[in-house]
Amino acid sequence: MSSTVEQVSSVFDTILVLDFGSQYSHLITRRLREFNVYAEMLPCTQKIAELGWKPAGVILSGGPYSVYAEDAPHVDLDVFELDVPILGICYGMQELAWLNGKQVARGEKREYGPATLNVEVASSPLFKGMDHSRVWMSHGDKLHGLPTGFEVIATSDNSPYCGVAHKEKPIYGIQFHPEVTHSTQGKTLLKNFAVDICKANQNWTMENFIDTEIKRIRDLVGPTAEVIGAVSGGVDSTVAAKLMTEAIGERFHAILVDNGVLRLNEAANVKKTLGEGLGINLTVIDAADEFLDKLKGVTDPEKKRKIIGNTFIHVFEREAARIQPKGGDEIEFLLQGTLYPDVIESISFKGPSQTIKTHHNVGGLLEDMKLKLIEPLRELFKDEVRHLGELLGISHELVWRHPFPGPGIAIRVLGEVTREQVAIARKADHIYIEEIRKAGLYNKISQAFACLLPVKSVGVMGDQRTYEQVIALRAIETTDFMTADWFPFEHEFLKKVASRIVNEVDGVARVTYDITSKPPATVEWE
Ligand SMILES: Nc1ncnc2c1ncn2[C@@H]1O[C@H](COP(=O)(O)OP(=O)(O)OP(=O)(O)O)[C@@H](O)[C@H]1O
Ligand SMILES: O=c1[nH]c(=O)c2[nH+]cn([C@@H]3O[C@H](COP(=O)(O)O)[C@@H](O)[C@H]3O)c2[nH]1
Ligand SMILES: NC(=O)CC[C@H](N)C(=O)O
Ligand SMILES: [Mg+2]
Repeated sequence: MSSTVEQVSSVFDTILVLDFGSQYSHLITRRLREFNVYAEMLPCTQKIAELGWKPAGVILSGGPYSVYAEDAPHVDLDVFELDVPILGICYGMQELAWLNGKQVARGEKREYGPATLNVEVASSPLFKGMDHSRVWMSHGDKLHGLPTGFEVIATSDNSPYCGVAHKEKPIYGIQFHPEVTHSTQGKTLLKNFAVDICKANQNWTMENFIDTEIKRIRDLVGPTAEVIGAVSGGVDSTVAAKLMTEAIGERFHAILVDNGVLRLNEAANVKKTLGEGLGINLTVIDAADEFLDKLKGVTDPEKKRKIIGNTFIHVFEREAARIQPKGGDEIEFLLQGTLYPDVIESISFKGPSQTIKTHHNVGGLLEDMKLKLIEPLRELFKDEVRHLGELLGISHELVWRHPFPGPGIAIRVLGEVTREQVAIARKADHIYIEEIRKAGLYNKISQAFACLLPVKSVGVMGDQRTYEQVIALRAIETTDFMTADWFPFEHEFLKKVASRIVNEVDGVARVTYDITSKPPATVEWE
């Protein structure tokens, strides 16, 4: 990104969270943003000299390592030269202790679960408004003495150094995890740190974000350049496209690729809501034949994903080239709807996790196209994106849509993807979602869809033997799609959906409901 363009972290007071790999690290960032203080998470290995902005305060997260181990990660010591308040949480506090006297070792017993916090120094600004609250512990190591220059400000039954503070500087350490909701006053503590101690402004609101982001996009793109973007009609790409349209109007070209495996009437609906309703300059490309031809005879899930991903790229590049000469100026930028959780995943210092399935959609465009990337949602969590969408005038219904994968119905038709099979799956899915909406359940479910299985089963309809396929219904509840549980429908509801599908969809003789959680299953069947 061009150095003349201000980053979000230079516009909003920012708390820097240095991640030592705790499963809770991203929650610290979330909690701070909940009371409107902007926070960003970076790996604990971040060099402070390369930061490019000055944080209002720094939080050192928890982590699975032991500070005394040979290969344990350590913070860049320049963090102490920033001269801003520092809070160490669990591993983060052990790190502060390690750097100030090395009094950290394995405890006699591990402490996992609730404990009672005894505030020993009630005047400490870290504990303002807090008393003997319940806190959440998750550690095996502990401090065996006071770090040099520190004093005890809180204890718990098992941790005589449950809270410590530097005697002169605003440097604090706590053994428990304030970021998890099990710590009843954890949010108060984080607020005390960020707002009172770091003096961070509570101005992180989506209203303010819109203004700064529109300005940032205009600075980045300049007065004449054109931008293209792949837009699916899903939440993220729609919100990103609307923001681009607010910033540069017709110079943003949205492209929806009808890959032949979209939901019933989807391309027409998106054209209407985004093009006519939201004023987004949208072109719908009908590439159904191209996609379905390439999918002929293919049954392997990963092959399907790769074919669809590559075809997306082809179609998209062709369209970009077609749009290009029109305005005179060359297309310089590509919009992507990357969200903060994707960024967090890619910066994790723990390295990439194993690929369970390929989720790339049109991400592979970049290198060949020589386009510069614009990612206006890069700093946002999904709920922030939804809030932003509503402020931008996108309907509640669209903003709360269930996610829909780029490879679409092709990964919900198990086995070979043909026009006929897609039509069956699509129709069954439409009935299912319609009934979910009628029952007022749509917003209680995180994602629901129908899958068409490549097995036939015997049935009887109107005294006739039938021998047709099976539809599997899936509905899940989740907060982050990393883990999920199946939704407990009333039996009457399932009965109604099953009956409608078998009666109204030719080719289906039986309906089942998928009662597998993730893990061990995944959300999609392929
Ligand atoms: N049919 C399509 N036409 C154009 N672009 C698409 C299409 N399907 C997916 N994409 C691109 O792939 C990206 C990732 O898809 P993804 O499903 O993760 O996000 P989304 O569709 O914007 O939102 P949601 O998570 O609500 O479905 C989209 O943001 C969009 O850029
Ligand atoms: O844009 C996408 N392109 C993909 O290739 C893809 N595969 C799965 N998903 C969605 O990701 C979430 C988790 O799905 P899984 O448990 O099946 O991996 C669920 O929300 C899935 O719908 C995809 N989204
Ligand atoms: N949650 C943590 O940060 C744990 C820190 C360290 N690994 C311990 O066991 O004490
Ligand atoms: Mg989508």
